Amino acid sequence: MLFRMSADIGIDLGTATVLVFSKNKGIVLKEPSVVAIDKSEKGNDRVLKVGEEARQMIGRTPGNIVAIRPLRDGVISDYDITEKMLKYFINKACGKRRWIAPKVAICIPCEATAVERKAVEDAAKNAGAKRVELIEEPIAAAIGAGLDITKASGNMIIDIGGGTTDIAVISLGGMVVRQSIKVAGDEFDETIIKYIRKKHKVMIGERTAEELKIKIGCVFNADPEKTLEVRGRDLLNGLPTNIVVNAAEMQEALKEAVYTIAESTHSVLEKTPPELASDIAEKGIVMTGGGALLEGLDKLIEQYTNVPVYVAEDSISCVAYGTGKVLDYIFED
Ligand SMILES: Nc1ncnc2c1ncn2[C@@H]1O[C@H](COP(=O)(O)OP(=O)(O)OP(=O)(O)O)[C@@H](O)[C@H]1O
Repeated sequence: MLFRMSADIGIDLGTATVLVFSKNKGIVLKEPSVVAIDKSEKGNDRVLKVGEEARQMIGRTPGNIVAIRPLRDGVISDYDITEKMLKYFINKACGKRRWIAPKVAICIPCEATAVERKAVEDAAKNAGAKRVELIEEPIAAAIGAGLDITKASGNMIIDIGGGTTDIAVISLGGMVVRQSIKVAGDEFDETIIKYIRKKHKVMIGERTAEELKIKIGCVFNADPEKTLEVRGRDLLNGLPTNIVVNAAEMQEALKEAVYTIAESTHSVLEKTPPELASDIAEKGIVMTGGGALLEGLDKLIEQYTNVPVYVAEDSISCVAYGTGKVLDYIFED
């Protein structure tokens, strides 16, 4: 007897990370959204590495090789490379079951345009998906965080990824108020680079900025005793140099970006109908995504909005879990 194994998968196609959820197995893949391309043959770009191995190459490639992040601000910026990356991840996630074309549920930012949605759908189909369904990130994040969004009751989600922060109030399975802003993890890294260049006259790379953010980044009551030594290029003499950066400097560097998120949250709350706002005041706001792990961000938003804020468990994986949880529902034949 031949058993037809389900090959349905949910994909969190993120600016920073791609996660794949496979039915019955859970999360089977989690890799950076990076592709290394060999450009030595004109008109015939060759994919060298995808995911973690490609990420290791960022800022370290010779002239003919480029490490590309094909998504920017939560949407596709390089269509061909995104398609190749998706094909690689789908094959890797489906493994030996690859002979069955998978049905794929894939996430998009809540304010993605029709063109941006179509690009994601086409890329997934060309990468080998039999059917593609798009799910808005805040909905998937809320489901993945374990919120019951089916009832007539307000739930508020702030999903802070690499490229976008999606803020939404959800009730009866739909978004009542929403806002997507292009201020998230990548922007935090860029502001850290700018701050270090101005304050220390040292140029640091993207990966070093991310390391500072993750290890000592703090945006509320930062401890100046918490420090990290990093390496960069001295802008005055052009030579490599080491500098010691403290958490209070991180708070200063990140101030503007995090206040933009707090302000947007405030404005979504202002637009929320009073009954739902009162549910949210009682239940609190839930933060998901990798950016939600920035130390003190929950406290800062709590102080700004006067509503309790909680960081979801395994916040980076919430969108992928949510996508996985709705697979049965959206692909019911
Ligand atoms: N402990 C941490 N503290 C602060 N930031 C973190 C931490 N861990 C991860 N991040 C940041 O989270 C971001 C990635 O989050 P996530 O994987 O949720 O984004 P994404 O889904 O790829 O992006 P998007 O949803 O915008 O397309 C990166 O900017 C990363 O630096």
